[in-house]
Amino acid sequence: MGRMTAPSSPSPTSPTSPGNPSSGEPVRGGAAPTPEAVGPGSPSAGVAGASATRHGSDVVIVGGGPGGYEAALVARQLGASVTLVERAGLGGSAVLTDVVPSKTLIATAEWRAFVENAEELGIHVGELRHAALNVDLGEVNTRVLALARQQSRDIRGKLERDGIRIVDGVGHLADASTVVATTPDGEEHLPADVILLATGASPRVLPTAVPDGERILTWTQVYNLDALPERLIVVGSGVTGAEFAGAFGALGCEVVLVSSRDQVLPGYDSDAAALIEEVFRRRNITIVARARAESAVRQGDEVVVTLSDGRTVTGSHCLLAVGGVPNTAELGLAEAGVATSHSGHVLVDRVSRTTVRGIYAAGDVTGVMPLASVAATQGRIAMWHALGDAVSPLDVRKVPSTIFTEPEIASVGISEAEAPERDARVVTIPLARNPRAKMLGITEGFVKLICRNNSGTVLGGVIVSPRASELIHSITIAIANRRTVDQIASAMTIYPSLSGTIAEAARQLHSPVPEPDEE
Ligand SMILES: Cc1cc2nc3c(=O)[nH]c(=O)nc-3n(C[C@H](O)[C@H](O)[C@H](O)COP(=O)(O)OP(=O)(O)OC[C@H]3O[C@@H](n4cnc5c(N)ncnc54)[C@H](O)[C@@H]3O)c2cc1C
Ligand SMILES: NC(=O)c1ccc[n+]([C@@H]2O[C@H](COP(=O)([O-])OP(=O)(O)OC[C@H]3O[C@@H](n4cnc5c(N)ncnc54)[C@H](O)[C@@H]3O)[C@@H](O)[C@H]2O)c1
Repeated sequence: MGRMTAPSSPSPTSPTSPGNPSSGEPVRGGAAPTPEAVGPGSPSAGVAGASATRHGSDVVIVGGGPGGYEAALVARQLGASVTLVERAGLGGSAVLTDVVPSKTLIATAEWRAFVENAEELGIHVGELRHAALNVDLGEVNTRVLALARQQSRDIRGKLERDGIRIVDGVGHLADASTVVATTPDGEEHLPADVILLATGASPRVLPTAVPDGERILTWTQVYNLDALPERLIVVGSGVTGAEFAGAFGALGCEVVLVSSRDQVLPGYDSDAAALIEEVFRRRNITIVARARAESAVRQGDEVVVTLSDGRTVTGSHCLLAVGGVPNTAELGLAEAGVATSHSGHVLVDRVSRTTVRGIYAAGDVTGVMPLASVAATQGRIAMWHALGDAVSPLDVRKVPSTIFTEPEIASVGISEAEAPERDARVVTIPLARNPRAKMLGITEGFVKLICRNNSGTVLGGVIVSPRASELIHSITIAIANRRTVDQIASAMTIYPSLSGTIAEAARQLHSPVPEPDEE
């Protein structure tokens, strides 16, 4: 490569935030037990109970991402008068810059990979193959952004039809019961019985690698590109870095992934990460391991990334995927008395209460588990609790997540590394044995299932496979409902199907009834 690396190894992060299983049964908001805190820390003692009012309550929500807009819909359903303040667009970063655009780009990259792999199945596209596989990134990005904007408009339409008032402006807390919205027309004071903060997070920027939007980019800026980068340097090998490295590699780019750890995807299943590294290497993605980027600077049409040991990596573009920071600046948290953690996240408990009575928070601003699904759940829980409906506290052990690499990595529940301390056993079955996988030309991937030793209760699972995001649902249902491996095994699967391997894993985890003299 001639343009390279340096070691460093920060501590791994867990893909699942701390938190304990919920007590299970729903509780009434106004009479909620004191739920244990989740996320970066717990609120100080004395968190408020809810005002168990519904009709006539004034709810003001700051931020229109999944945390905010899903909460708005619930609050309206419960009869509250709802105002939502959003500074950019409905759907939030999830719809406009993060989830929707990245997953649409990845879906496009998948199509290219299908065509490329068709040869292995006996479909010869010959000369056409190379001509057909030219990616017009400008066209791809136009479609990606149009799709995101359409989804944002759809959400706005739904909220308006439901009678939610949308204020296009920047919100901040004036005090514990007033939000001020700054709009092009001036300031509007919005008194509230209940406030929800759902302001999300933004890409972290290194002062020595300032994005210029042209060649040094955050993940929100890649959709401005109108041609594929010749050589893309991706800094950071967390989920965002791995997804973009995989997608641009599959689109035909030369990619260099600068990874600060021994293995990509720190904190995730190590077998899955090893498999993805292998796939990346095959696809022209160079991984520079144990390397921390110190700076990224433009030199004409090139970007030079300097690593902490002094080596340099040169490319045509650099994508910074070094994590996010919560959007709390100028939100008036201190004025209202809302406590934050050292990382700046708003402290919440498992029903989304902050340290101030009547003020709730949901989504990435809380740092609990930065997923759109979790943001939406926290937002709904906040409104159910605040407006006196039945509510179950958030249980992060039941949250499934997927890394949209190719193949996808989906996981839920405890990890294999946690199995010994949880008195659990684990089985891993390669997908290559599965008849449907053979038909589909799938040669790698696996199903890993984890259950408690004595009872066989399902505690966790990892699936590495195309569409693992769909397959994980059966394991999530088992965990959410405390089902056993025998119960999974007893439900028939289609022959042939990839889900057959989940049933096989469950059968392998069956504990035979001990012989009488063994008891
Ligand atoms: C590249 C990438 C890919 C991802 N892919 C996935 C995925 O596949 N699946 C998944 O579940 N999660 C994914 N995530 C995580 C997901 O994007 C977040 O967890 C989710 O967006 C959090 O939702 P939210 O409502 O908390 O915040 P956001 O979606 O960030 O929305 C917050 C909104 O608040 C607005 N706002 C901020 N401050 C103010 C203010 N003062 N006044 C008014 N409005 C304000 C912002 O403009 C924004 O619209 C991904 C993240 C990234 C970075
Ligand atoms: N498919 C999905 O659901 C999806 C996709 C993307 C993001 N997300 C969510 O967003 C969260 C954040 O993910 P992320 O990947 O954006 O951030 P992250 O914080 O998880 O990862 C950033 C990585 O960059 C590394 N890093 C930091 N500074 C560096 C430097 N100078 N040089 C080299 N490496 C450096 C860190 O060590 C870390 O491994 C995830 O936990 C996930 O919940 C979800």
